[in-house]
Amino acid sequence: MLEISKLVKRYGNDEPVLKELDLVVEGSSVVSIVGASGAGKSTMLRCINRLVEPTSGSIRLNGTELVNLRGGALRRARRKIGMVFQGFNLIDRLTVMENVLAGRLGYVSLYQAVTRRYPQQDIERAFTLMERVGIAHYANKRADALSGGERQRVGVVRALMQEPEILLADEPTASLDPRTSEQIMKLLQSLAQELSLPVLINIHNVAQAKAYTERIVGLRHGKMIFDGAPGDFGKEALDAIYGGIEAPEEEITAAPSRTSSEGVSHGQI
Ligand SMILES: Nc1ncnc2c1ncn2[C@@H]1O[C@H](COP(=O)(O)OP(=O)(O)OP(=O)(O)O)[C@@H](O)[C@H]1O
Repeated sequence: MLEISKLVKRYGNDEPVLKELDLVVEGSSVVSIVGASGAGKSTMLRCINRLVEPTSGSIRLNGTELVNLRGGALRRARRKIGMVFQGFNLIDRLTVMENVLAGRLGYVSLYQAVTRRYPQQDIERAFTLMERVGIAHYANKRADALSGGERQRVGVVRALMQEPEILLADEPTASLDPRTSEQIMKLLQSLAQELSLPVLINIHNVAQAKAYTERIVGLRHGKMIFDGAPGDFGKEALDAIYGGIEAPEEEITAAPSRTSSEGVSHGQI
């Protein structure tokens, strides 16, 4: 369970970007965070994995207070927080398998990492996960030989290799075409169920947030002004979150089907 309480983030002496934010995410819910540019979505995700230092407040993951952790304790806590990025953050000259195994860096010794002697069970888990998302046949290809959607699948598998207790995705589909975006959203949705993993997704595309996540949290100027089911996210919520700021993308390429395949293999993990 993720419990954020009275979270404040202020960059320098500026007005706080997050203003006493409260959020609880339980079980394997897939939650989308929507809000206009600058609302504080990325800052919130980055406070959770401490890429950004919270100014005050509390962030507890399964009972562990993350704020103020240092050194080894912070490294151990970070292992439990998987992150998926808009730009994938892969190392292009390395193979898909090497990128995926980078998800184990928090667990193996420096010697094992440098000599790439990962435990057999890590390699087996990597193959299982790669098969699950349909990229196992690319294991020995360089990461830069893959398409955007395939690269994001590598990013997802790398995050899952951490055996995370929560998955954070910062605009995971913003660099992808609409169809591929939907496949990645469906993938995140089904992985959350299969792995009983809470997933928080920052997303600009409100239609996709409504189609592929079960809860929408709306931020405006660092405050939560909507928290509810997609069915309750209507024009009023849209206006409150974006009113006078920007028009979010409303279109998706096809009617979403929660049962349809993602176009990849579906072996269980
Ligand atoms: N490192 C930083 N130093 C100073 N200000 C920052 C920093 N990072 C973000 N900000 C400011 O904090 C505010 C919130 O930014 P943040 O990136 O969290 O918003 P966002 O909702 O994710 O926006 P976007 O959708 O455009 O990514 C913005 O005004 C931004 O300029």
